[in-house]
Amino acid sequence: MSQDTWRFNRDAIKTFRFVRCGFDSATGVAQLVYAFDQGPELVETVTVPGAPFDLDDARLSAVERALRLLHLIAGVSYYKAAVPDTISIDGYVIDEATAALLETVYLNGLGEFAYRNGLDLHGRIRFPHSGEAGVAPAAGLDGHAIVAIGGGKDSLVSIEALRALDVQQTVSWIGGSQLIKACAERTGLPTLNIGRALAPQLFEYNRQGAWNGHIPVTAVNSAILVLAALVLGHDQVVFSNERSASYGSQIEGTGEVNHQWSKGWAFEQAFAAHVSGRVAADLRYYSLLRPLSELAVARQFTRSDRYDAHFSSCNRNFHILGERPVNRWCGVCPKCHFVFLALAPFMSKPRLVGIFGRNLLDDPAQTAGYDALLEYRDHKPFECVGEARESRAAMAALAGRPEWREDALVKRFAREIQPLLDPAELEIAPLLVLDDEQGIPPALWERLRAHLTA
Ligand SMILES: CC(=O)N[C@H]1[C@@H](OP(=O)(O)OP(=O)(O)OC[C@H]2O[C@@H](n3ccc(=O)[nH]c3=O)[C@H](O)[C@@H]2O)O[C@H](CO)[C@@H](O)[C@@H]1O[C@H](C)C(=O)N[C@@H](C)C(=O)N[C@@H](CCC(=O)O)C(=O)O
Ligand SMILES: Nc1ncnc2c1ncn2[C@@H]1O[C@H](COP(=O)(O)OP(=O)(O)OP(=O)(O)O)[C@@H](O)[C@H]1O
Repeated sequence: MSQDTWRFNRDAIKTFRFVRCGFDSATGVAQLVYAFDQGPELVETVTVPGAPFDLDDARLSAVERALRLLHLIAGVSYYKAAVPDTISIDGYVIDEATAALLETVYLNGLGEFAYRNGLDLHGRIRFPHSGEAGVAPAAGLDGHAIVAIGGGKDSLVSIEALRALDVQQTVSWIGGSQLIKACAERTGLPTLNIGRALAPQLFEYNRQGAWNGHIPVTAVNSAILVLAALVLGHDQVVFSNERSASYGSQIEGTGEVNHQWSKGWAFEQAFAAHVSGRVAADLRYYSLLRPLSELAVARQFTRSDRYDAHFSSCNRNFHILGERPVNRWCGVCPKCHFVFLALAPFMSKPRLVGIFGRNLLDDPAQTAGYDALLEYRDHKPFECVGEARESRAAMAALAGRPEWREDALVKRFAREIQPLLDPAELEIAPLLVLDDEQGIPPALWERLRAHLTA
């Protein structure tokens, strides 16, 4: 069958192919090429601004290794459309450790996708491999951080912490979000906006019945920023993934499903080890907020009002296709619910209501949303929200405050839910303690700890 007559039919597809990848240092454009069976090439592009880039041999080799890693990880967007039995890599070979990393990322990163579609991907995702890759040499990188910014509170907390600690940083984001751009500009720091265009056929395949659902987008963004760091010659890629991201939703009969798996500690450890071991020995990948819970991040965010009129954690702002909310906070999604609740114990009520434009905790229409956050008659939503114990502790704190306790949802919590809970588990203070399970360079961690506890 020729490419002209090939039609997407998810059940007939046998093989997902990694066709080839390339990076043009004259234009800064990376091409990531995939295909199903003998179907048309699916070409995703990633554009690093600032070309042309003059790369010496050591950097060029490291860029090539990072490019392949990105090609392999970003393939998850297309693989998921048909989840065929066979994966093939046409243009290069990978070793067993790389295959194992990819199988972990695809299996766990597609956990929510599989659960929602009723698919079992265990034992089904196998990357072909042969030989053993050597340890990567250093690429001669300079001491400078590429810091991911997502438009929400977390990355702004990291950026301000790094500023306070005099770490040289470039605030970096992927895609065309005007909201992220406004936050990045508000930092007053150097910025880097990386272009990313998914292969257009993916949206057509979605219309034709492709499997669809969540993908581990933080893994893709991480691999993009690793490539960018090497192209620009910088030695750190910094994310802002908090401790709470490692905990998923407990689903009865299924177990744990983590929407934000690629924000979790398991991904960070595996990816960071791969980057420094197999891509460039002098490149570090870590999350600056790993020692913090969502509540600890929220408290830290309230210490400055610099971004109050600019930031938003509401994911409805970040669709590639379709509508975005008129206001930065839609007020009805799990992220709006959670962020309002997490900030409330640490921020004055007028300031918080001013940011959101309304008081979500005095709106009975949001009852079901808050019940899910509290894991009361529902599971934690598939979103980037804190653990149920954090939501309960925040709600309990508000129930003891005169300015909040008469609000409809706080009042209901105190009346109906709080009596069912162990008071010892409703303390906020233990949830604010910094954790030692993190991958921050040790010298920086010492200074960060002092900054956060000052
Ligand atoms: C903005 C958003 O939340 N999108 C999720 C939504 O997608 P939707 O169809 O409503 O809109 P688009 O984002 O425009 O996507 C269009 C189609 O393209 C597919 N796609 C997109 C990006 C990509 O890298 N690969 C893709 O294949 C997508 O599947 C659509 O078919 O629902 C989707 C299905 O559940 C989600 O996959 C979309 O999530 C985006 C990939 C996304 O960027 N989401 C982040 C805001 C997000 O969820 N971040 C997590 C981080 C955790 C993690 O790393 O997994 C978080 O905040 O919890
Ligand atoms: N478009 C993007 N480009 C680069 N990095 C991103 C992008 N979107 C999110 N990130 C990064 O991914 C990580 C997880 O995103 P997340 O949305 O949780 O963080 P945030 O936007 O900083 O804060 P919040 O949790 O309040 O939304 C953060 O490190 C964030 O900087």
